[in-house]
Amino acid sequence: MASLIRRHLNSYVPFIAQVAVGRREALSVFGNDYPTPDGTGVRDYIHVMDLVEGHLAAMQVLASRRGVGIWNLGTGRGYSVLEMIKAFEKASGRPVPYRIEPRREGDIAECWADPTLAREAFDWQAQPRAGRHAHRYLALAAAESQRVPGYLTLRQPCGGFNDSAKRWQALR
Ligand SMILES: O=c1ccn([C@@H]2O[C@H](COP(=O)(O)OP(=O)(O)O[C@H]3O[C@H](CO)[C@H](O)[C@H](O)[C@H]3O)[C@@H](O)[C@H]2O)c(=O)[nH]1
Repeated sequence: MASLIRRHLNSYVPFIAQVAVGRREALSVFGNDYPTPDGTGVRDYIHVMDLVEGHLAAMQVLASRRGVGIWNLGTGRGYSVLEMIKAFEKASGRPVPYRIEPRREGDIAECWADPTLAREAFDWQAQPRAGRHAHRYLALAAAESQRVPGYLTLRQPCGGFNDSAKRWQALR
């Protein structure tokens, strides 16, 4: 039986979106003294839809092969924390407040995935686009901000990206 075991890496992007739409007051940036271009940590931020497509491509290939393998689903390009924050500021047209805080224990300066094996095995490739993350996650955070705990306040069902983006614009 083909099985896929996944371990996800970072989870910071939704927090940036939540600050950008006003659901959280400010971001904490853990360290600005790393040996990176702007001093903040660099990570490989893959778009969720690229990740979905990567999983589907992997499952199709794994269905007809035996053995075990490890493949990185990443873009192969790192963005710094400040680059991601700037992408969200550009997408939202508003400042995203942040506080520089001490380094988080255990964090490394930079890491990104080498997706070469996945490209070869599954004929799959992700696109490194900070702006694409920003628009998509802003829309999701905006839709979320229309909820109150346990009660969905939307008068109509959530639609696609354009719908959410319009609702978010209306909230501003
Ligand atoms: O509030 C935050 C959260 C994160 N970051 C920074 O944002 C980047 C991404 O942080 P994530 O926690 O989203 O991702 P990491 O890749 O650093 O860490 C993840 O992968 C690690 C192993 O690679 C561990 O599993 C860890 O628990 C998991 O969160 C890092 O530079 C981190 O310092 C901040 O500045 N502020």
